[in-house]
Amino acid sequence: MDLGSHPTFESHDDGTVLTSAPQDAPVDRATAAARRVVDAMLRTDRANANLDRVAEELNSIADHLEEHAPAVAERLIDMWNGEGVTRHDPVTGPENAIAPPIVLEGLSDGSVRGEVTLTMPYQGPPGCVHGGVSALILDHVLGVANAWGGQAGMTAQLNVRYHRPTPLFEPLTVTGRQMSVEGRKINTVGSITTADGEVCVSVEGLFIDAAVPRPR
Ligand SMILES: CCCCCCCCCCCC(=O)SCCNC(=O)CCNC(=O)[C@H](O)C(C)(C)COP(=O)(O)OP(=O)(O)OC[C@H]1O[C@@H](n2cnc3c(N)ncnc32)[C@H](O)[C@@H]1OP(=O)(O)O
Repeated sequence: MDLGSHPTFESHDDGTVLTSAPQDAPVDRATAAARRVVDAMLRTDRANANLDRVAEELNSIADHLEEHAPAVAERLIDMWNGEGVTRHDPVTGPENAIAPPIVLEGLSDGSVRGEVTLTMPYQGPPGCVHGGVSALILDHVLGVANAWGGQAGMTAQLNVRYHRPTPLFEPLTVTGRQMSVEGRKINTVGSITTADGEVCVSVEGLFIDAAVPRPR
């Protein structure tokens, strides 16, 4: 996969931020507000008498955004214009309200690392992170670890082991590391651990180096 100018652990310093650094841009502020809305919607009293008005106001906001939306094909081109980091992905993207978003840094030992505290929108079992969310996060983190390692690819297999429930509302550490590259096959591992170092989820991924055409 063409990595463009994506930083690698051989070319960049320990602690290089590999995701889009938080910016004081209107789109970042609007997306952060949308994230708050998703979270607050899950927390608000189901009997909140103002929910009809909330629906009306949110639909009005959505109408406004859609009125100002270019064609999807144009947006896709725009999204893939930048080099190195993405701002729209569902794990680290500051422009994506679905993303927590996680900031990842590359370490000199070749691994990548980030911290995140997940809240209600990411719940699976009571008080715990949804297993699919953990897999989503780790798939992406392994993808970034591959780029930091110097050879990236598409996920062909992701084997996920859930060791213990992953708690919501507590700081979690997410890591990824490229272990080996054999031709087009890339083997990468990662984990989600609690602050006291207990492994909640570990993964082994097989990635295949494949050319994926960008929109333009
Ligand atoms: C820019 C900054 C970014 C910054 C970072 C961005 C992070 C983004 C991370 C997101 C990662 C994703 O979610 S990616 C999206 C999810 N993944 C996908 O959608 C992938 C869908 N699958 C595919 O497109 C394809 O199957 C590929 C590309 C994976 C492989 O197809 P291919 O290219 O035709 O390769 P193929 O010839 O079949 O296989 C090559 C070799 O790999 C083996 N192989 C292939 N698949 C498998 C498999 N599942 N399990 C075992 N082995 C396999 C084959 O046996 C063969 O071995 P041999 O005969 O050579 O020995």
